[in-house]
Amino acid sequence: MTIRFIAASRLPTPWATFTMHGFEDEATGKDHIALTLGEVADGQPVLGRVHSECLTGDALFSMRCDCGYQLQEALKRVAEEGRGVLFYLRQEGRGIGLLNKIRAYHLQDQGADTVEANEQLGFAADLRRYDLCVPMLGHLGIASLRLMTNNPRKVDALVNAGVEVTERVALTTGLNPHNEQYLSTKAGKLGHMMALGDFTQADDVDIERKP
Ligand SMILES: Nc1nc2c(ncn2[C@@H]2O[C@H](COP(=O)(O)OP(=O)(O)OP(=O)(O)O)[C@@H](O)[C@H]2O)c(=O)[nH]1
Ligand SMILES: [Zn+2]
Repeated sequence: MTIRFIAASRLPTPWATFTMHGFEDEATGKDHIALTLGEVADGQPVLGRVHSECLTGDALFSMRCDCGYQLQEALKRVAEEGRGVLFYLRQEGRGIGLLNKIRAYHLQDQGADTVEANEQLGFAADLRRYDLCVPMLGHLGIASLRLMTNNPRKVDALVNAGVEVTERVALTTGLNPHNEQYLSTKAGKLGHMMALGDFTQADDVDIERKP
């Protein structure tokens, strides 16, 4: 695995003006991004989110999952703290890609749950890798993370890759009638550390874009 830093720029958002760092994964040809805010290379644990691409949730306002809500909440929390990092990893559909995710959604429309749909298509439930964060963390000088996630496998994978995770911070937001079943399956079958009662409702999440 070779991750190469390409360029950095400002990225103004409704919550803060982040620095956007672009990386190329030479093995896969994928581009990955890290957004940072404040001084992250001072050796103190950094509030962070390792977010996997979900075009439908992150860009198209899908209510089938919680991705878009989590993305917005994570950026907001980093902004509130004035310091943090968000990795945006291009591993769409838990690693099966966008078109296979649409195939999986089609099976879910017919009654399969999110894990069964992957399996019916011949994929494992989750194909993602997190070791690519290691060179990006190194480039950014980040020593350790306070990680915003409900996913215990993500924490384990990062720790096994050599990343110090000093704390897990829950990120339960965006519950709505379209993703209730999906979130229950994540808790039941994928082991996510959350209960539906922990969630804030999607209605409470506003996307505001103010100059
Ligand atoms: N294959 C598949 N991928 C999905 C589905 N719904 C969301 N995804 C993808 O799942 C990834 C997000 O995974 P999640 O399990 O929601 O969250 P996580 O990032 O592992 O865990 P958190 O840190 O708690 O959010 C993104 O890559 C989405 O594109 C689905 O039904 N099938
Ligand atoms: Zn999603």
